[in-house]
Amino acid sequence: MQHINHFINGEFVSAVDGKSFEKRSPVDRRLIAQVSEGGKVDVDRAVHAARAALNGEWGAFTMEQRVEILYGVADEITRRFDDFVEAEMADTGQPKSIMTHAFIPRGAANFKIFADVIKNVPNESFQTTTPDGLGALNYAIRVPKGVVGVVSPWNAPFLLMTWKVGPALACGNTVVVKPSEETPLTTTLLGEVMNKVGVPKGVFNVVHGFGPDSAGEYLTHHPKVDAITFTGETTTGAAIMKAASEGMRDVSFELGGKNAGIVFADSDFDKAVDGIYKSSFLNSGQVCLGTERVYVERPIFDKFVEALKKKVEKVRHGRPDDENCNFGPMISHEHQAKVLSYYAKAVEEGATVVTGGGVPSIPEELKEGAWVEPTIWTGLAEDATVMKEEIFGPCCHIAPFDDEQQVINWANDTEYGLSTTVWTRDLSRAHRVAAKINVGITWINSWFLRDLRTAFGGSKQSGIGREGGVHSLEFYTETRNVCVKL
Ligand SMILES: NC(=O)c1ccc[n+]([C@@H]2O[C@H](COP(=O)([O-])OP(=O)(O)OC[C@H]3O[C@@H](n4cnc5c(N)ncnc54)[C@H](O)[C@@H]3O)[C@@H](O)[C@H]2O)c1
Ligand SMILES: O=C/C=C/C=C(\O)C(=O)O
Repeated sequence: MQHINHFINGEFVSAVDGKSFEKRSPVDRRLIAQVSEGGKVDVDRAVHAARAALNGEWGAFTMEQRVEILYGVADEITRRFDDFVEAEMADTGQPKSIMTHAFIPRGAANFKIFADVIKNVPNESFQTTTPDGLGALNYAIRVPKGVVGVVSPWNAPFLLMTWKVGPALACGNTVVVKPSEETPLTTTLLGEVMNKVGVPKGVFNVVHGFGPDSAGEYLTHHPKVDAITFTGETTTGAAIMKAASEGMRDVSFELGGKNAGIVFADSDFDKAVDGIYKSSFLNSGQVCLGTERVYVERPIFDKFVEALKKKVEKVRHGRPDDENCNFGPMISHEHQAKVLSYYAKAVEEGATVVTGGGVPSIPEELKEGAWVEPTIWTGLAEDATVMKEEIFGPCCHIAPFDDEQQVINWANDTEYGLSTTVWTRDLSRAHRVAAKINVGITWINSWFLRDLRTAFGGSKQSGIGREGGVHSLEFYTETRNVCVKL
């Protein structure tokens, strides 16, 4: 069992009042770590360290120096790849292959890409005519926002935290991160990386704890935090937005989703089945971009349901480092209970359970884990609770459709607007449908294929703002215009 401390001003420190909480494995409930719990004083210390770093050595760094050191961070993450993989597996219990293929390499890439972006993106300038004919030159300079509060979730903890920390540091800010209480390990490990490569103390700080009445609330209410970037549930976003209104701090929010997958009869059938399988069940369905509502054109509906069922019934629950297993647990027992309550609700509302619907049979040594069965339903009405609310579990409902406009209306009939996948070989239709769906990201014949230069974010209640490429610079810098009369 390890002790996980805050990382403040370049040092690993316990909470000033000595408080801590338990981090238990979602796989078997084993105690993994005793984690320091941040109070007001810890958050205040971290924010002050971040402020001092801005006014100190880090603030004096040139852009080239920042770029170089962020490349160093990425390289050191890669050098310690196995440690990050182990830590993230311990935190989430998800299979090793997701860590090695996606989540940890993305963490390193999140530092490299924004080092490249800051180096290569020009600032705007305008030549302005004036009555005297001599004109004026307007040009923009970008300055860091200041101290950025980063509040991150548990589902892809390292990827989602670095997705914010990378651009924030590239732009010259300093950060205080409050990782999810469920996943404290990789964010803490990043502190070691920062020290190893010589990131000045106070640039990257971590305070552990919970949301309300804890480190999350204290950080987001702290008057010396200049901007807040948050990924998590929409309801939490609303609470943080209220906090940010004190002192008019800027926010960037990546929130929940209730994403549709649309499969046309002319799609490449096997690729569509495989794509929907991944988008609904990867990471045990705990992906904000995942698909919980699948619509399949009627001529291939029965065949599709059968093929997806067959695939889902092959999953093997087990430990993340067991090569014979490919399916992890829910992050916590609390989340397991939430997902199972939706499983019950679906039946209550008249769903046909195609497969799953409960807790899998599991070896004795894993009995204490937060396991649920991957589940497919059919037969629900569009207004059923399970069709409206984000479940964030390994489940999807499949409905047949007959008409393009009908399926677009269904896909859009949600308060969320994060992502969609469309499966078809008809290019005109693909573009037409993509333009009509109110989401931040539509994938055609793919899912979760990410180019980090593109705009990323949600419409409606799935988010505020866009991050990625130049869009991240918009949030993590303040643009100042200088007008020079010639
Ligand atoms: N749009 C995206 O890019 C994206 C990506 C990943 C996850 N998500 C969403 O995240 C959710 C799952 O993550 P989660 O359960 O960790 O979300 P969550 O909102 O419960 O928690 C996220 C973080 O906020 C903190 N927090 C909670 N209440 C707070 C408060 N009042 N003030 C300050 N901080 C507070 C938590 O401690 C945690 O660090 C899902 O809804 C999912 O869709 C969205
Ligand atoms: O679970 C959500 C995953 C979100 C992914 C990203 O934010 C990303 O790829 O940048």
